Amino acid sequence: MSKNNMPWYMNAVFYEVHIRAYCDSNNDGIGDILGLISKLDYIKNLGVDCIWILPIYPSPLKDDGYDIADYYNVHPDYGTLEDFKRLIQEAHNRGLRVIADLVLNHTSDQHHWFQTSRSEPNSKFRDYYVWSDTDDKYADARIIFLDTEVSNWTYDEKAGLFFWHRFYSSQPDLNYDNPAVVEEMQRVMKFWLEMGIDGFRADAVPYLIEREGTNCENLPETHQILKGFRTYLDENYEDKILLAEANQWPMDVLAYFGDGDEFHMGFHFPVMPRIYMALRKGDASPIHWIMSQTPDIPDNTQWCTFLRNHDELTLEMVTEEERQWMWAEYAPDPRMRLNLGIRRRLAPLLDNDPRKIMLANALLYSLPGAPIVYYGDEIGMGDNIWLYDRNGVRTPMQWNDRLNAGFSEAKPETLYAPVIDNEEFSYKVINVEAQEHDPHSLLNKMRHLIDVRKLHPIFALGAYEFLAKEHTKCLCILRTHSDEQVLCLFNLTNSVQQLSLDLAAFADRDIVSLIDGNSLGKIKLAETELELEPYEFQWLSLKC
Ligand SMILES: OC[C@H]1O[C@H](O[C@H]2O[C@H](CO)[C@@H](O)[C@H](O)[C@H]2O)[C@H](O)[C@@H](O)[C@@H]1O
Ligand SMILES: [Ca+2]
Repeated sequence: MSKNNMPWYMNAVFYEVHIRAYCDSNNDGIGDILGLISKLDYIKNLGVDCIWILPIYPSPLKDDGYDIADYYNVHPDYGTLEDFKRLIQEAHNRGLRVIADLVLNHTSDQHHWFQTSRSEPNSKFRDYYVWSDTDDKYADARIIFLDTEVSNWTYDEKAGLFFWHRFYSSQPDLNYDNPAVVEEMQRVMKFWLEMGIDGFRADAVPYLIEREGTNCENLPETHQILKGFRTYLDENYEDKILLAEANQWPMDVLAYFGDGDEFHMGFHFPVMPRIYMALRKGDASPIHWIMSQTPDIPDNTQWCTFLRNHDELTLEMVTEEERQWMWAEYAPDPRMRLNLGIRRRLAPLLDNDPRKIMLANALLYSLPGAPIVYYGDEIGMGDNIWLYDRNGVRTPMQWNDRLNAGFSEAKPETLYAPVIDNEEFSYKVINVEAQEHDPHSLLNKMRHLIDVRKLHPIFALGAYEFLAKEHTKCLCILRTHSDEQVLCLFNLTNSVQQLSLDLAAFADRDIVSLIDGNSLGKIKLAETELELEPYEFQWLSLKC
């Protein structure tokens, strides 16, 4: 519990870090755990509460670590288990928490469970995976990695059978109808929890169970298994969280919260593309609509919101028409498209315009939920669409304008990925060191925004209501928590907008900006007139 009796994750800000990309301590060209430890003070100064680290386990890295070959160790690129323990201690010493990915749905085909499963039909591992004589079962399940996979079944010569996989064919799905698999995963959870981590971001949870005649997503049996993991957590640990990665509509994510007995948190996927839509169209309607589709969730559970992450900007939760529009607007070069999404970072998507970047962040922070900042987006890093798969949004963190952006002292050609060095987004221009010294930098603005948001738990806990919905060029959100109100205003257009709001219910109160502390005067019984500059946002406290 936090100081005010609220579970810590309710008002947390998360920071997503890819250790490979963050800082290289031994100059082999690959970021590592000790490198991350050396940057914990930077992360602490950002004002976030919890670091989410991408998979660090031994892996052939066909899916950047989401293909796990051993759940009980650290990939040698990243360091050792001892390093990992130290990371947790050092983070905790600074008041930072750490959650890690729990990849439940599948393993790597290099995992010894799969190797034994395919070659020893009588071993207990045969039934750890989903095998079939034919490739025509579960035909209603969609293919997720559309650009590379042609089927969810792949024939395995050794086994003489087809195996089931929702992602790459190098990632066979585990068979959750087998209780032994559930026990294995509980052991995995225990191992990392005992190491001191504060919870898990549970990867790809909708796909655990397959049933004929369904799309094999969100099945009741899947929820039963997930509830079992939660029970295990609750019975053995305190203050640890489970965060669901279910790329689904909010009504379907609701089930992942259960009655407050499944996940503590769940990503809100579909609000994300609609923030980009609203900004490009200069129209708040997409946000109004998706929030009207967002149900209340149980007490002590929380949405987790984001603008970008390590994957493509997913367009799974939009209509076909909206997807085509998003691609046309935000991915004009076909190379920017991947599967059903867009492989670009926040700053390039938003024209490297600090007004739009800050507005998008402030808008995200004004909606219910606990936000995640994706590493590098706090300084407006660019991307490299020419790299394989999603690697273009996972390039080295830009610390300074010196060799390899300060990420590593290895020879540049030996880095796991080249640093961004194109004109507008070059590390020589966009880097932490330069922005540290500039009070008006994106980094310092982001720090301030995070500070203000955290100082006012109303953003995390308050009810929300949209005002002036007919004025679609602006988004107006009134947050309320007990007798406190904050008005969040966003001009989604490139022209000055006048807003006229009926705030008579708060007559005589002072309007004070939470961003700069300036007073805008007292609220009157008549309509309150406000003016917003192009892409300006305001967080206004209505003080009693
Ligand atoms: O472990 C396999 C994948 O799992 C996550 O995938 C999610 O991202 C996909 C887009 O790349 C998305 O379409 C899908 O609905 C999600 O489950 C993880 O974030 C990926 O990095 C990983 O490849
Ligand atoms: Ca290294």
